[in-house]
Amino acid sequence: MKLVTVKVVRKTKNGLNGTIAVPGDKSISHRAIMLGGIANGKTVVKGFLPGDDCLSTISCLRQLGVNILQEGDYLEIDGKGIKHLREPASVLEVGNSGTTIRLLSGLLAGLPLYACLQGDSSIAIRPMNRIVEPLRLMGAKMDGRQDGKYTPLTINGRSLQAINYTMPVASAQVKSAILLAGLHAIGTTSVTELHVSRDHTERMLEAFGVTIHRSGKKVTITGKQSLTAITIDIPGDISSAAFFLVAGSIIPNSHITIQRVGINQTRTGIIDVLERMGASIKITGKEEQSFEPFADLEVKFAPLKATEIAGEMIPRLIDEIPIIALAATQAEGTTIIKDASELKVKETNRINTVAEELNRMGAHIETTGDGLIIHGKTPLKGAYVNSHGDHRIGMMLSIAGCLADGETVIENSEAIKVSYPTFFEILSKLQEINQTVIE
Ligand SMILES: O=C(O)C1=C[C@@H](OP(=O)(O)O)[C@@H](O)[C@H](O)C1
Ligand SMILES: C=C(OP(=O)(O)O)C(=O)O
Repeated sequence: MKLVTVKVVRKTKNGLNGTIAVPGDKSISHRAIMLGGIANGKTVVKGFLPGDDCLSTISCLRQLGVNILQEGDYLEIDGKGIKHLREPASVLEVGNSGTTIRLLSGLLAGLPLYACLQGDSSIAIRPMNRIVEPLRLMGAKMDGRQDGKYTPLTINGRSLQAINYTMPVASAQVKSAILLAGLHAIGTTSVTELHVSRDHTERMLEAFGVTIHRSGKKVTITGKQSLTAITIDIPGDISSAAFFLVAGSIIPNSHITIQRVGINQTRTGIIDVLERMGASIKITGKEEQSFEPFADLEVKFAPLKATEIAGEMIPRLIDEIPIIALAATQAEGTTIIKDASELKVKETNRINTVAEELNRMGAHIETTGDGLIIHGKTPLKGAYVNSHGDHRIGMMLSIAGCLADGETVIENSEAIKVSYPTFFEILSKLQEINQTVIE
């Protein structure tokens, strides 16, 4: 019998107020485990995200023979070099995490071992051919259902050859899988992107001592390089902060400060778009640590106006589109989001789930082949809604519930643990006016 978790959220009359810190960046946390696992020496990680997705990555690396100590957001990874990864004795389970399965496949394809990778029912319908095709071009022996399109994936690792690859989709996961395969291939691999996507892999590889070259949308890496352990301090995840940036902007009387949020240029589309819509966001205390920039973000309620989001902007805010859609329901005018068909292959088809669930609450959203048309401004009313097992949809609906009249019941709320296990704790503390709630 499947247990269904339900969360009830009520309208927040006095706004959301306080100072918070969001958990560590999910993308950086995954990469820290993988690169630490193949480096030589002990990698220490602070500010790790102990969400379900990153815990899946830890458990896969442990199955590959890496000793990892995890205490909350602190990690010690005992790396012995890539040659010491051992063949896993059973299937590598990635849970709900696309990043884990795609990056790990790139890492393993060139090693002399056999591995089988699979995840949950959402992973089973997400496309894997986007990594299988380029990895096969490098000589990888990989397979999966429908000629490698879907999981379970099998890898019969062997020596790889470098390639020059132009990516048909804007995806940091595909770019990273190829770079990680290129790291131990023979020759020099280059990847050219459609639009610039998050560059955490490139930054972190350099910090571990790997030489890579970056020029515009092209990244080049020469194979057979080794990594030396480092200490990494991970900033807060801007994709998690996004829920409170929007909440603070659309819920009257709100004033929230979010400390130490990662503001890597490839991730800050949410700030640019909200500012364009009229949001009041102050960025202070900019610093850089462990090869990633971060800052404090202060947001206050402000009237918003509609905007258009398309093209190069999309990869800079791909995971924030559900919460941006909620912001757009509260903006004057019609917001158009296009060139975002990647949303169809996330944890859910986010074009459909955003429209279906917000329309249930009184929004007026149309779906298109590659995005959304959101007619604002519409009052929202409490409703019985569903995350569909998608953490970002669950959090977006919870913020919608704080704004909506009456009571909102969110079914399948447990999905939120994937990227933000303390989300409801922080949300309820922000509802107690003028509290300082740094966690
Ligand atoms: O590389 C990463 O860490 C991620 C890349 C993005 O996916 P795509 O590469 O599929 O766009 C993003 O949606 C995901 O949450 C994390
Ligand atoms: C798409 C996401 O993650 P992943 O692809 O790693 O499952 C996400 O976190 O929104």
